[in-house]
Amino acid sequence: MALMSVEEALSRVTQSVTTLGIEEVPVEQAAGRVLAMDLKARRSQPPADMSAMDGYAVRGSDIAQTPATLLVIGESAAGRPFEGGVGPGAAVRIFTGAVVPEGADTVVIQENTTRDGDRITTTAATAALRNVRKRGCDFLEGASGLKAGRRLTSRDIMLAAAMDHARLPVARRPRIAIIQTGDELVLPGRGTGAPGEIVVSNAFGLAALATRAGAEVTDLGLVSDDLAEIRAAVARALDGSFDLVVSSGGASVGDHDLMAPALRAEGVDLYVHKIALRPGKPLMYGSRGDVRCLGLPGNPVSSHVCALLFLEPLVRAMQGDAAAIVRTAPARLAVGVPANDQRRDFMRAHMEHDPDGSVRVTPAASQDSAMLSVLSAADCLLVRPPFAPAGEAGDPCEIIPFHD
Ligand SMILES: Nc1nc2c(c(=O)[nH]1)N[C@H]1C(S)=C(S)[C@@H](COP(=O)(O)OP(=O)(O)OC[C@H]3O[C@@H](n4cnc5c(N)ncnc54)[C@H](O)[C@@H]3O)O[C@H]1N2
Ligand code: MOO
Repeated sequence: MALMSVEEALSRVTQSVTTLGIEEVPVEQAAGRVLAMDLKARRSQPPADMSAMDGYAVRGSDIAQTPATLLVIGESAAGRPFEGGVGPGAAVRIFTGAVVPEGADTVVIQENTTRDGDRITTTAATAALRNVRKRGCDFLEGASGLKAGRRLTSRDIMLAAAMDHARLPVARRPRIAIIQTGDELVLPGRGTGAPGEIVVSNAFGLAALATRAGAEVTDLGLVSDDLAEIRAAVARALDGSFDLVVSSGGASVGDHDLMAPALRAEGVDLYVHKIALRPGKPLMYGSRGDVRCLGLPGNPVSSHVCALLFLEPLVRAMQGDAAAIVRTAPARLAVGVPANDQRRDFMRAHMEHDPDGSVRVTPAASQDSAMLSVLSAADCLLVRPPFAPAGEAGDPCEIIPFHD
């Protein structure tokens, strides 16, 4: 059976996505969420011309010569502006963050003055207009500060707060259900040590990735390799409580690989299945109504690599995240690699940073899709396109760095 290209699979997944609703959250809870509407500044920052230093507000033309002696007529502190104006020959004592009084346009730092009673004398030259932050130099009222589709950083929420937004419109978090299938599976700490037992790991990685991408994750637990049981679990996951159902295991062609038949029997239209991808050939994806279903292979490394390539971008796209695609970065091979076959290969690898800023990458000796020790030790994936010829040390290549 012909395998679907990774690009085609990603395009079908992306095209299937519709964004979820909008909700408002307090600005202090908005970091990591995706902004759902453009955010305009509700006031100008700074709201008036402000002093950037502690010193004296003066008229620049009065201090063109050094020394210059001026009369101190009042004080302007942060939050307590001087009410009057500054005429020729006058100065106002001013502090950082205070409004520069009418008439003044320059602040002389106090280190460049001597004071005698209510008179100051400048001791060094200060260029006119120095040490004043002009009204609106950061942003003006009505300016579009943050665009819809932006995943809000810790820095963005500072800007949003400064623009006077106490609550922000963000995309609703996708609700995700995880189902793990396999008669052999036991939870960590719950096994008997029988030879066929495997301690589950997949859901932990999937939940961590999906949560990081903004999802609310519910683990629906372990399901045995029985069509009726898998169908019941799928039906429960499709009951309207979730936006996306993620399954792990039972994706391949063996007698006990029942995920595709179960999904289809529950009315899911699978329009992606069997990809030219390593690891992750049996990956499947489809939908029933508004609910999306992503069927991942059971092999732990396959499950995780597929989640990096498909689940994380999907969760981001469902929130309208403008940067939802997986980005590769350029690197160079540190060692030779063999020619590739028809499957796009995502090899577990380790990167080293050269002093010139370039990155050299070495694939792990074992690429077994069951080996979590190798996955955990890796810090990136080396991407090998379908039918890539053998590569030599120094050849350019593409990598996907891990972000945790
Ligand atoms: N004849 C063929 N056999 C296989 C093919 C094929 O094309 N023809 N594809 C292989 C590929 S590629 C993959 S990947 C696997 C995927 O198989 P399944 O999705 O059916 O995975 P399972 O059989 O359920 O499990 C595989 C492996 O992973 C362990 N596992 C399963 N779930 C978990 C979990 N939640 N946590 C940790 N480990 C898990 C399971 O015990 C098995 O050892 O199929 C190949 N076969
Ligand atoms: O594609 Mo499977 O994921 O090679 O092990």
